[in-house]
Amino acid sequence: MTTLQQAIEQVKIAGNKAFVPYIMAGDGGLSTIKPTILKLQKLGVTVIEVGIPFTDPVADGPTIEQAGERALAEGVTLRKVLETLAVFREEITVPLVVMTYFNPVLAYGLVSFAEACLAAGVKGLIVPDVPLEESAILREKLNPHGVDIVQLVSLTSPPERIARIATASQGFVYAVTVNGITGTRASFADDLAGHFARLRELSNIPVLAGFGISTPEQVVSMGELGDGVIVGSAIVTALHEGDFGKVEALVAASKNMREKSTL
Ligand SMILES: O=P(O)(O)OC[C@@H](O)[C@@H](O)c1c[nH]c2ccccc12
Repeated sequence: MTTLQQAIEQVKIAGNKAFVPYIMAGDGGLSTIKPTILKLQKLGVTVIEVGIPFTDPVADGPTIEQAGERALAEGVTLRKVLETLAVFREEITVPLVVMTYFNPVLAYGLVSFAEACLAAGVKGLIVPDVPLEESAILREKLNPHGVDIVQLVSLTSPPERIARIATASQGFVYAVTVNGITGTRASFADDLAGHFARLRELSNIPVLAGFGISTPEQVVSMGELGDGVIVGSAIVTALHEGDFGKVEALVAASKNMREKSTL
């Protein structure tokens, strides 16, 4: 079992749900990366998704896109983020998953990127614009350096494709809960429970729900569908506005949520 999967399984054993905050690395400057990660880690989050700013973030809604623009204006790059993480990696106890588009990885060079991930102690990678069919190259280069390649499953994927993604994903399966881009949503489709039940049956690794989750109530209701949640835009906004209380409330909602089926 990989470090990433283990971290989520431990939360499950304790009867809780995984909570994975997404941060835009360097929103506020490179120097914010360390204190932000250490603060989130202290709150007891399960994994941290570290987003890399990119000029053409096709999967991102306005909140994350604007955070990316702020970070780019600070001169933040994939290389600088990994170098920053490497400096304090001894203090990092929570597994980090880097989320980037493929272009910065290509520009870095796959081999150098894989080595930099290892040096930074990165445990997983999400590259939303690399489809399953093209993802073998990532696993081949990153797996030997201890980095899982996490795959996203969309609501519209046909069953046969869902099965292939669920089998190929490493660490956890990222189950996207809405159609479209990242960003907060007021409501979700009614048939999510069936989708998640099928997904969990097909997968041997944890299934986490992400996209559109922004309130403690949604952390609870979406958490119940699988093994936990990923929250991006709401965290990015709270951190940008200096409202750490909001972050605490979201994390708190993921704790002490016993599986209904085991009650
Ligand atoms: O912002 P939201 O709706 O809470 O969604 C999570 C998301 O931000 C984060 O996981 C993410 C940010 N950019 C992405 C691109 C693709 C997949 C996932 C992501």
